[in-house]
Amino acid sequence: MTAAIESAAPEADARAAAEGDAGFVSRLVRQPLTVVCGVVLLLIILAAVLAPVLSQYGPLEQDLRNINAGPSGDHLLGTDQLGRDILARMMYGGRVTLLGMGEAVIVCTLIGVALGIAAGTIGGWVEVVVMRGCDALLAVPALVLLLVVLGIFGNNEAAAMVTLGVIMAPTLARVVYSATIAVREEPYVAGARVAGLTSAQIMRRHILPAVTGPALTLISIVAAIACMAEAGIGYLGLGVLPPDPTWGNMISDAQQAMTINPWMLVPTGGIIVVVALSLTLIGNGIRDAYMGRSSGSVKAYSWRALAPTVSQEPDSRLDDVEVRTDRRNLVLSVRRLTVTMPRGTGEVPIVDDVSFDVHPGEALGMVGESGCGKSMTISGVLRVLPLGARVQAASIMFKGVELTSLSEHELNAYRGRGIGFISQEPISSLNPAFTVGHQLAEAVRLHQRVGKSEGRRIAQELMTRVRLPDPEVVAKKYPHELSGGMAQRVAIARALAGEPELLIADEPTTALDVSVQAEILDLLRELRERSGMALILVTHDWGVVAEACDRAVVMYAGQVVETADVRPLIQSPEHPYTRALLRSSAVGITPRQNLPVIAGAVPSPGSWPGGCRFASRCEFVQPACTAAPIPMVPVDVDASARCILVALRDQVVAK
Ligand SMILES: Nc1ncnc2c1ncn2[C@@H]1O[C@H](COP(=O)(O)OP(=O)(O)OP(=O)(O)O)[C@@H](O)[C@H]1O
Repeated sequence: MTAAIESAAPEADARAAAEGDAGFVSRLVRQPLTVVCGVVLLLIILAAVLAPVLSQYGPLEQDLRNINAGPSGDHLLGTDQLGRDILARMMYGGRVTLLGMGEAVIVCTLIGVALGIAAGTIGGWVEVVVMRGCDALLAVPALVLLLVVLGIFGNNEAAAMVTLGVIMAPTLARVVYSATIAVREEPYVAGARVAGLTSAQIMRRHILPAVTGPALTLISIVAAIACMAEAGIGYLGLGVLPPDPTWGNMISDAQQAMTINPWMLVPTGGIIVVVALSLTLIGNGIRDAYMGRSSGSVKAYSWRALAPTVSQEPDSRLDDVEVRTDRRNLVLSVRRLTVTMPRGTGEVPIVDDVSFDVHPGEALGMVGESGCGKSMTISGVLRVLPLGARVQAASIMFKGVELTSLSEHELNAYRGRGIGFISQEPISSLNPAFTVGHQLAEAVRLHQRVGKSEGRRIAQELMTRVRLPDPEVVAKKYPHELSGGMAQRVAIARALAGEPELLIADEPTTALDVSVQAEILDLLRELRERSGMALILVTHDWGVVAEACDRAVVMYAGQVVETADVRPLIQSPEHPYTRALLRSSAVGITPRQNLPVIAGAVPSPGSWPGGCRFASRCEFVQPACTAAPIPMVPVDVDASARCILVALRDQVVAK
């Protein structure tokens, strides 16, 4: 079994790794600045390596008729005070400087990567010893150590650059260590372990790819520092001694001749600036490519465009019914909310023209299959979307305040304080580095502007309110020490810290077992009854809707397809999707009864059909269903459905 998994996994992983590498390299080469810097650097390295072949003059060769001369046809970059060709000396001198850089980079990479990965993967005492050792080495003054080494080894440049590599290694080790621990706890790494992959395979396929980007970025910066350090050593008259050239001792020569031949400083100083700058920009390019950005990609987003943006629809007039409804008395009123995400050269809508209301004290269920856009609707309201997302709405009104017209900073005053949020994975929303008590007290102090001891007292009160046993003991625990149910109670307590008037819970019970689910729903009901707060419950579970909600909004393929009070909705659903969804749920079935599934799948964003989006899965589909978009049709006061059958039936009844 393990063998089968192993033999299948390498193929898939190799393909993924190859695709990942191809993506990284193609993103890198699509950055014009990085490419230019790479080419410049390559030309400089080639010129240095091929100096004996390419250079017209030797590094020590003198032209005594041309002393301190400027650039000319014979000497492209002029000559120095002894009539030596500056270009030739730079080419030969580059060999020393670039070799020194190479030595420092190789030593730094070998030590830094090995230590970082060892500390990150082995853990335990190895982690402690390595990281404390790195801290100690970082405290050593690098320049003093270099001078000591040069003194001991008699101006041995190689020894100095190897020492520099050792001095820089702890910084790289820290970066590699951080990247390693970030992936070692990822579920896919645990999954690979369970699938029987060896530590070496996990290292090669999962750890190294995660570490490569950050490590390469830092290595290019180490190379830039090494270049400047080598030049500094040469400038101080240490390392390789004149008359042999290095870029550093050439700057020293240029400085001495500055009053007679100021030009000399330009090429000698310039080459170090060019190399150091190129390496730094290449480092930036590697970082961007690693993070999935490429300035030359089909669509380049500016930082401004990458942040979620919100705007009111150009035509934000509300229809008559909406104008007549006094929306300012509602807790939340959303009209024509659309959320788009960038894809390729354009954008795809993932939430489309969604409208709903939440009345004071009401519990609204938002229900639908996975991928229907429930979470994105909530994220659009709260404006906490992935980079590049765009939100457009006629109106998002919270207690009479138009949220679409608020800046990001102004909206922050409502996040947490007016509107609380709890997620499906409470543990991931808690910081693993701080105790539960600390995080709760921090939320209380942030939202209620109280002092430290008052914050701690209110935090204890909140823990009691959410029925956490032994609040004082729980307060001292770290998130990973909590069970799923306890973590969800802590997340609820934290959401209550801002005394919200609306609590949004995104699948709060999905990850919990049935008995804990019931306890959490019971807790939410009690909290709501006590404080009068409204609740939006995002779920795919009709049992949760039936038990905890007053009204429900059914979503399908980014749209609201039906909305009504829960009781009539469950007893006599109007939309065929609601009916099918209810039939496929466990609500009201008898034991051993088979649950019918809805054939087909939810169409994904970008491939929504023009007419009814449920048509391909609907047992009542008619030609008219696919002809044009279907509007929401009122079914009753406060109930409507997006189905042509409802409209047709109403017409028949009217006749
Ligand atoms: N970061 C993202 N970039 C692009 N598309 C996304 C992103 N996140 C979600 N989507 C897409 O948006 C659509 C709606 O996702 P959403 O998470 O809102 O669905 P959902 O109804 O909440 O489902 P679930 O219950 O599984 O969370 C899905 O098709 C999903 O693939």
